[in-house]
Amino acid sequence: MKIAVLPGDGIGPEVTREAVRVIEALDLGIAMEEALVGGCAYKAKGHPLPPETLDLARASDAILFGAVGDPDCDALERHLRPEQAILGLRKELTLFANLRPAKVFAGLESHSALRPEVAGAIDLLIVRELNGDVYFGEKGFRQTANGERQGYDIMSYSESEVRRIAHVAFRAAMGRGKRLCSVDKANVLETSQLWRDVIVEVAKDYPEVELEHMYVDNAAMQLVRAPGKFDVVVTGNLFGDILSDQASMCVGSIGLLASASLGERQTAHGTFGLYEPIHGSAPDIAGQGLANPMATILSAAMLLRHSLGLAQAADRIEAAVAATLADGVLGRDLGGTAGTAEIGDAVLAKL
Ligand SMILES: NC(=O)C1=CN([C@@H]2O[C@H](COP(=O)(O)OP(=O)(O)OC[C@H]3O[C@@H](n4cnc5c(N)ncnc54)[C@H](O)[C@@H]3O)[C@@H](O)[C@H]2O)C=CC1
Ligand SMILES: CC(C)CC(=O)C(=O)O
Ligand SMILES: [Mg+2]
Repeated sequence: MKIAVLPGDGIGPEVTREAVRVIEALDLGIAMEEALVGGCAYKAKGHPLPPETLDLARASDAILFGAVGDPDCDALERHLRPEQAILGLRKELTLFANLRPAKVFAGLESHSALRPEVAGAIDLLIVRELNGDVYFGEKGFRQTANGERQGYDIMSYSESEVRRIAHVAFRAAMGRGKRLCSVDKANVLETSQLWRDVIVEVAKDYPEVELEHMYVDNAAMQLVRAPGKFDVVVTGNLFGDILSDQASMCVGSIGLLASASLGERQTAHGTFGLYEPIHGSAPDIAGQGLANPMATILSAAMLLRHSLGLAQAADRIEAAVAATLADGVLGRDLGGTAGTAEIGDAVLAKL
């Protein structure tokens, strides 16, 4: 069993280090190999996703990813920017299904941005499509007839792209509360109308799942008003990106939300995938030991469960995280004082 470890930029290496320590402590006989990705890869090798990094990812059973993004690189041409590395990995490896679970940890109800009784009910899963939408459409700058500069990004989904993510979401709903909310903007966008039509077609294969459609603006509101009403949410790349950051603050902090990005490729141990916190490289706190590593540690647990078939080890990590939080070991993002390594130490002690 082999994991490609891609720490990336900013707080990426800080949070990834703690997740690697947790995996090592479990002594599972997993080989781990590191490679450069993002801004640091651009600076060292001239490209945010060097071929050797992609080769390592392909040759591994799973990828543990930190974060990419570096303000020094924001003026580079689009294809050389650090963010292209994570977009490239998702696309090149056909990792189209992004699972972002959001659940309030016992004892953290009062740390949510919402009232404790509202937050306490949150237990939802966002299934975000990851290979299509406006992120991957034709884009560029052009001049209008009157000489103005215009930027454009084409939003589109093909029916096969919607169908495959719909099946992932319906299957996830079957394994949970059998309720699925599909989020779109079909009142305005043709891309969303097709999305909705295909979701309705796929629903026929899952008669036990209660399907609801919701416009994304309403969904953003309902996520704050009554987040406990959601079970599984399925949505496109852009809406899922935004709603999952919002969900993180309903739970308490963006430093708590993990994710798995999966495709169809099976290895000898499970489903090949990439695992990362939902947050970015947080340049505002990078290098200060302030980042909360829980999202990355929980991503490592998802990796063990989905890609390596090590469900018991995953359960151990998740229980250790829950116990650490219940003990009140909290980073600054949750109103506490614990630093990145201190949080990692506390999780190790609870394993
Ligand atoms: N998958 C990825 O690699 C992603 C990369 N990015 C990139 O990251 C860079 C920064 O983007 P932002 O919009 O600032 O989003 P961000 O998620 O990096 O940070 C947003 C805010 O949350 C805080 N934060 C994030 N993670 C935290 C953690 N683990 N513990 C405590 N506080 C945390 C940050 O300090 C900041 O105030 C950009 O270059 C962006 O493109 C953004 C999102 C995802
Ligand atoms: C940096 C972006 C490419 C992606 C993002 O914000 C995310 O996947 O959450
Ligand atoms: Mg995001």
